[in-house]
Amino acid sequence: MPARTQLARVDLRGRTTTTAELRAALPRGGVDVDSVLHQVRPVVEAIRDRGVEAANEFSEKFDGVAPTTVRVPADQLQRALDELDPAIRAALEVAIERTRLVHADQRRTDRTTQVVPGGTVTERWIPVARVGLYVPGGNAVYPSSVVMNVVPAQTAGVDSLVVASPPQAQFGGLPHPTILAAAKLLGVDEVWAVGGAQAVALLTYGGTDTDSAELEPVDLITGPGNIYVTAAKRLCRGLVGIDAEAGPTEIAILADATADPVHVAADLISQAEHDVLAASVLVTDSVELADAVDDALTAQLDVTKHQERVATALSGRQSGTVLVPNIDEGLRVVNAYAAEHLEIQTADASAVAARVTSAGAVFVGPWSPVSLGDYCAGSNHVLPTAGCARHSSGLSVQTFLRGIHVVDYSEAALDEVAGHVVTLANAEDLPAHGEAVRLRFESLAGGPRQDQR
Ligand SMILES: NC(=O)c1ccc[n+]([C@@H]2O[C@H](COP(=O)([O-])OP(=O)(O)OC[C@H]3O[C@@H](n4cnc5c(N)ncnc54)[C@H](O)[C@@H]3O)[C@@H](O)[C@H]2O)c1
Ligand SMILES: N[C@H](CO)Cc1c[nH]c[nH+]1
Ligand SMILES: [Zn+2]
Repeated sequence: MPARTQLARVDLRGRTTTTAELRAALPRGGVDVDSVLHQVRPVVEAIRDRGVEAANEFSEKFDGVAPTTVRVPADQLQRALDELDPAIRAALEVAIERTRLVHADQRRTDRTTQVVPGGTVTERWIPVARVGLYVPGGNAVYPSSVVMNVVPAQTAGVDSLVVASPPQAQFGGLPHPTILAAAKLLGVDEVWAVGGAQAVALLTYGGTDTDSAELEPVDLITGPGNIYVTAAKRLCRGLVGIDAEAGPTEIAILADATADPVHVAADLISQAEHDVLAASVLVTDSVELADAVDDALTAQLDVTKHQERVATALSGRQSGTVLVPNIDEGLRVVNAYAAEHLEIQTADASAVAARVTSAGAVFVGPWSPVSLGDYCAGSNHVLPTAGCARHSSGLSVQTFLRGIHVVDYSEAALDEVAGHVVTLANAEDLPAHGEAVRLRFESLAGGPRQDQR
């Protein structure tokens, strides 16, 4: 008889809470990125100062192997694709096709707004020139994350992209062959064998490979990763662009008595499988469901493959069950929590889902589990964690684009608004701003104008 698994409970019934109290009461806090910054800073600094030499030392230390060259040779990419299991290739092709379909619809078009006759502002969307796409490779193999990074970058029109993924000792210092095959399948020809914080730093600073080839730095780094990857992204932000922090996985499930506890437990375990720091949170107004989910967790944990990792994640302070008086209050809880993934398993799930305002992605009803979104829904699985969904979005085509305003006014259109520009410049005690406008009309008129400018 396996030991009973019981998610720690937070009982919010009969308690009124402010948003701040609510956030403090919710089970989160397993991922304290700041607490590893002191470990990651020396890694970033060493790579800034010594490039590939330092990166390979950290690969040796953390991955147990350093690659022969950081850049994976072209023939290895082709070989990995040639030798890819046909079933995996077929599944990847479906994932790629659906992800492309959804992301093609995200592409913004340039728009010109006519502000006044002769005065326009055009917003142009320009892809980032060179991007680094991180694909994790510690506890699991993530070809799906190759798809989720590469498809939006390609759809945005990014010219130069490099995938970085940890070197694997059992593959002679190359990333896992399925990662290489997925990259090749997507038409990517630059893959670096480097992982963790050292990958983020090398992408930021670039370097010279062991065969003297240049590893060009990137302008933007995206992709999920563990706490070290997330900490390195935090340290390098500014020097390079960074997507939202997509750290250790989270699932929250808002469920009522109509939910199937076996499905709820399976979904909680599915995401706990990623990392000992992963968070699995059930929010429910039904004590009976909470008890039944604990029973189902106990049974399923007994047979799940990564039992130890899952059990550690479920018993961490980041996981638990939150009891609420009703689904309205449950919505308040999940909106305050802003989970990476939020499943709605209630009666009238669509109506409840429509009231969600904060989550990386929402999965509606019993037939839309997070695992579907991880691979084949067409949605992106690189999503903000640790509450970042309150202010950030998941990876999208937009992540890889920059909007540039192009201002184009005629003489008459400038003249028409010049007085207001001068007034505002003076109000801000920045009179030279006003002068830059006034002088234009002064020289045209052959002398100072007599109006208020
Ligand atoms: N939020 C998302 O969108 C999303 C998507 C997929 C996966 N994930 C998460 O990504 C993570 C993947 O983690 P993983 O560990 O399997 O792979 P990973 O590639 O993120 O991390 C493994 C790397 O960490 C490095 N490392 C280990 N200790 C280090 C240290 N002290 N300093 C610097 N680097 C160190 C190793 O070199 C190794 O290459 C999980 O937490 C998973 O939940 C998140
Ligand atoms: N659930 C992860 C996002 O947190 C994505 C993933 C990839 N493979 C399996 N799952
Ligand atoms: Zn997953």
